Amino acid sequence: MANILIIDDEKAIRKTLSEILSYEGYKIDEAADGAEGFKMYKEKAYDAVLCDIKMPKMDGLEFLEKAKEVNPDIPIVMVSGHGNIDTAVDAVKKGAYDYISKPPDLNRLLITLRNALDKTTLVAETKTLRKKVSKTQAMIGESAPISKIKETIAKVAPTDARVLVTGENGVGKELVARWIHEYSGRAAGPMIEVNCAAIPSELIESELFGHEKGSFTSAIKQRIGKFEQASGGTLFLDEIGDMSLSAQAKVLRALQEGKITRVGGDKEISVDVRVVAATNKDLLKEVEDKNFRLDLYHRLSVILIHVPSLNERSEDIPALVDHFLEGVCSEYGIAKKGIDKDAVKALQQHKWSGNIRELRNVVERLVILSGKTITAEDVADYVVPSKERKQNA
Ligand SMILES: Nc1ncnc2c1ncn2[C@@H]1O[C@H](COP(=O)(O)OP(=O)(O)OP(=O)(O)O)[C@@H](O)[C@H]1O
Repeated sequence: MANILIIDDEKAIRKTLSEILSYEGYKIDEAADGAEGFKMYKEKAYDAVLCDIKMPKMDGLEFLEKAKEVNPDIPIVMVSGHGNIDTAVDAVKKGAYDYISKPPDLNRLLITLRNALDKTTLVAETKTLRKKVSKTQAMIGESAPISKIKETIAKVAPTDARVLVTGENGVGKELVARWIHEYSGRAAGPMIEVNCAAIPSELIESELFGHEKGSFTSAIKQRIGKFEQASGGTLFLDEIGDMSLSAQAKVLRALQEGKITRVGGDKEISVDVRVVAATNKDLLKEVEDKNFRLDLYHRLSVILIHVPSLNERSEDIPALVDHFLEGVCSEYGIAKKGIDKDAVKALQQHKWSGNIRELRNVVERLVILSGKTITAEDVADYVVPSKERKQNA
């Protein structure tokens, strides 16, 4: 059932609203002024807020402004007294969902709230759908290793088991992580990705766990970290082998206890997160070299999925070429080009770096430079790296 926050300095109004809404099955929290309400708003994911306008400490308009900064998607319904209908209208202009007058009319209150909650659901659904459409891609390949990976995903995804995905750059580790998320019971929740190699080590803790305002010089605003953002979903820790030892210690604690503390904060916050990690490093070697904690390795690697490089599954190349041909031609708005068998064979025999992006780039190059049908000659002309061609010449 939906969580509603009621902010009003008049205890009697709070009590009335709370009783009506609890009777309707909503879960209610109460705050006695804007400041207290804002504190609660930051700490819990509410589905809607009912907020009085005139209050001590922080009034309704100030609350609205601050709340919209933290999360603009949560509908806020203003509750206005006789004297401040104009302010209520003003609040709607500033992003409030709607307003109701005091004393609240029961029907109007329930209808407004129901509409507001429908909006929340709609926003959330659109977000996940948009993500699904743009992010879940096909995993092409019927080779033994890819078939085995798909089988493992089918078995593992519905559990909450942690998965460590290994393999060279660009072999499809992130794609495996996305599939795990999409086939899990968490698919309606978020999948949050952190590239541990791309974040400077002094910022990684704040990135993962968030920070309180003023906890360090550049922390001008409170920030929710990736662990909290991923709550109810999946946290994908890419390039985990590049994480600093001090961040590793904190991640370990988060995994052991299911709780995190924001940088500069002292409160423990529960998080419900499934972690999938990936690395192109040999983590056990990193453990030997004292760059990676063995206990964290064990926590992360309940299930191991190794994605082999393209050269070890060249039988998948024809299907991948066909897949990329279709994608590239449709991006260019042209009819799908053909490709000769010999051309496919030549691509299959090519020594690839392992990074699938290289194959896609080559297909794109061939689409641009070849005629209606891509031939083995085109492959010979356009695929051999320029360095080799110079040596051959
Ligand atoms: N089996 C596959 N079928 C279709 N596309 C694939 C397949 N594997 C990978 N790709 C595509 O290749 C690209 C690289 O894959 P991905 O980003 O998953 O690799 P990665 O191993 O996570 O890379 P990095 O090491 O750079 O993080 C992506 O565009 C992905 O969609």
